[in-house]
Amino acid sequence: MSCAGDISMREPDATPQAGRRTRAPFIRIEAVHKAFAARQGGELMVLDSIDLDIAENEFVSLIGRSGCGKTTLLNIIAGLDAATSGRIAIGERPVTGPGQGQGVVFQQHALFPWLTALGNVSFGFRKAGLPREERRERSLELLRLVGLEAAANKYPREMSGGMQQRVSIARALALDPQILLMDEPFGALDELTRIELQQELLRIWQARRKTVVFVTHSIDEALMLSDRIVLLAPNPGRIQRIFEVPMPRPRSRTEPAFNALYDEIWSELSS
Ligand SMILES: Nc1ncnc2c1ncn2[C@@H]1O[C@H](COP(=O)(O)OP(=O)(O)OP(=O)(O)O)[C@@H](O)[C@H]1O
Repeated sequence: MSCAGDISMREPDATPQAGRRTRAPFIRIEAVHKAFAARQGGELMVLDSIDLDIAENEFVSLIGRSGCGKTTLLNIIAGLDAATSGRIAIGERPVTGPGQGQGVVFQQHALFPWLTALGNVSFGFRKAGLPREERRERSLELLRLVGLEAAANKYPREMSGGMQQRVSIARALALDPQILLMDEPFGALDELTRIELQQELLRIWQARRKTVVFVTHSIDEALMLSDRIVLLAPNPGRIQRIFEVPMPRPRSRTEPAFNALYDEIWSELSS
């Protein structure tokens, strides 16, 4: 099992607290609006003028009150939903659907119950047409990466929530996506498992150099993981403020800088 000590320091970015960055953008979100048809007629404006650049290998968290549009924005980046107007590009390519280098992990593990851990991870490889033996080898390697090699033949019902979420992460990594989009992936887990999986994720992020967009309700989790924290305000969802997290990793919850930033985000969130 990994430990937080595996995580080396990364240079903090001294960029202003804005959606634009000095590093070359990898995910570019420009003037994104999203409206849904409201049940009582008319439209419900959910996202309003979202502008955000995310750099390659950056770890960005989205936080904000329930209903402020975090999942909607993540789904649009994933290509699972379309913006009403505006543009999203990954590299130079506009996002027109899933499968452009985005791997998605949801809160509910959404594993196939009739497949083992190995079967769930190798599913993506099967779709990509890899030969059987190579599928098996690569899937086992990913299960090893998430510390679950010994559970390769277990079915989801035989695994704890934390184990299932590890399989979900391994499955999302199967096609080696450049971007990992995670929607409250640890929200349903107990505190200890959650902390353990945060450390796992940081290790994987470090080892595999992914760009991560991570939705969470937890300021603590966002502070432990992220390079930047994007706070969305509701009705309609818009960027209220972006916080740089300059502390080197591994971070400690007892650091004064951690607690000062926690208080600042909390006060902004509750204002
Ligand atoms: N398919 C849909 N049709 C209509 N309204 C929707 C649809 N999906 C989301 N909404 C509405 O859009 C708003 C934003 O929802 P979204 O799930 O993105 O928020 P969120 O910030 O992720 O919330 P939570 O923190 O509770 O998960 C909510 O008011 C929600 O009811």
